[in-house]
Amino acid sequence: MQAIRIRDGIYRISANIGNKDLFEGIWPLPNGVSLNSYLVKGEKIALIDLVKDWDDAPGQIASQLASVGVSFDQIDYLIINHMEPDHTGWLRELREKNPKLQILASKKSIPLIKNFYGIEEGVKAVSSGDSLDLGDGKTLFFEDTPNVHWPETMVTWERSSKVLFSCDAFGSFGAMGNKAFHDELSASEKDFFDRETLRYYANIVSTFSPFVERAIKKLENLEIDVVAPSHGPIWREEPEKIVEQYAQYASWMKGPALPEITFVWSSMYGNTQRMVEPVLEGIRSEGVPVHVHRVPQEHVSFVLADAWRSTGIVLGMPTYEYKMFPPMAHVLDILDRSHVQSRTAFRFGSYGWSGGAQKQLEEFTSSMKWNCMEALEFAGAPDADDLALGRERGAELARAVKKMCQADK
Ligand SMILES: Cc1cc2nc3c(=O)[nH]c(=O)nc-3n(C[C@H](O)[C@H](O)[C@H](O)COP(=O)(O)O)c2cc1C
Repeated sequence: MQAIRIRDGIYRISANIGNKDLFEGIWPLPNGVSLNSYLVKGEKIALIDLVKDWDDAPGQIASQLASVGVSFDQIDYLIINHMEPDHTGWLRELREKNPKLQILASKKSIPLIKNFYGIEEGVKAVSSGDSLDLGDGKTLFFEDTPNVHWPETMVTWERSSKVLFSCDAFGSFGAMGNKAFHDELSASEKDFFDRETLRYYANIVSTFSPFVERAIKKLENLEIDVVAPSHGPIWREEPEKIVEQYAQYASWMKGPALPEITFVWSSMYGNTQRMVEPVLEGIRSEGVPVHVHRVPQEHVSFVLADAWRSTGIVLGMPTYEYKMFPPMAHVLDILDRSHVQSRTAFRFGSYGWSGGAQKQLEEFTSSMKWNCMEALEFAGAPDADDLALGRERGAELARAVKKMCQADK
């Protein structure tokens, strides 16, 4: 693959990563992911963000650098926007190939560079407002954007081209293949990246939503013609779209989100399962879109993405060893860690003799500030009255969700 020109002297250098590994060791990548680095050529040469040794990413970027006549030992500066190893894992090897390489990173990155890679020499801390003149009209400016996604995160902006190198902010899952720009994607590819951008946000960034809002506020002072993130498409037409999209995602942390419901359920022997259809019927009778996931058959990554966008949550869960059924407990733990707050929720589920899931669930839902309807629990199999009540509760939840979203307009 060739380096792709963004503006004169500015290129995307990107590695396509396949689908066999989990991102951060947790999140599935059914359609891969891209690791985007950027080359800025003035009289001096800067590389912004690196890769780790993953699916031959170093080889992929070496050949793209070669396509614009640059080898690793010709790079003067490496700008590290973010220390996470997907962007820095190959740092020691790059330094060995290019001992004179100067590394620029935020102040908080400096101890991390030492701790992760044992590198102390040739490292310079930069902070908001600092700049680096590369000559030939190219100047890089740095802006700290703490906690988007780690505390040391910053973004880099090139003044002449107004390109923002935003690292994890405004990124997406999904490998880009030979394409670089959002405006090059077909309608179906745009839909796909819409979904993958939300899943990436929910899985990776959601916990830090208040910091995303702060960073977006800070970036209002910059003129931005192109948003160039470290994963996924580059936005050169209507770059404000992806910023608005991220602002909307961040606003969903405390709800209400969209007038939709995420319905997640689990069952060992089919008793809880018998309540799934009636509750779904009730929801659908009110015309509210519903995203259904059965766990552990489906990965929590997809549940979290849908829960992030949904104002309503349904939990179908039996009692297991006096507590919540473990696959559902895992879902709730992930929703809690990601701060999926202030949702309107309804739980149903079966128990054998004493129950216990509900008590434990209430500890979660109160810490997550969820507004919960009365739970529908039944011993063993649900009877006809239970099933009718389930349908009613589904419709009631759907009405509550519509009302909340209406009130929020
Ligand atoms: C390993 C195991 C542990 C269970 N622990 C409890 C329990 O602590 N309290 C309870 O009331 N029922 C308990 N049950 C009974 C289930 O909650 C009950 O069978 C229920 O109907 C299962 O729902 P399901 O068919 O949707 O899986 C347990 C069942 C199993 C298999």
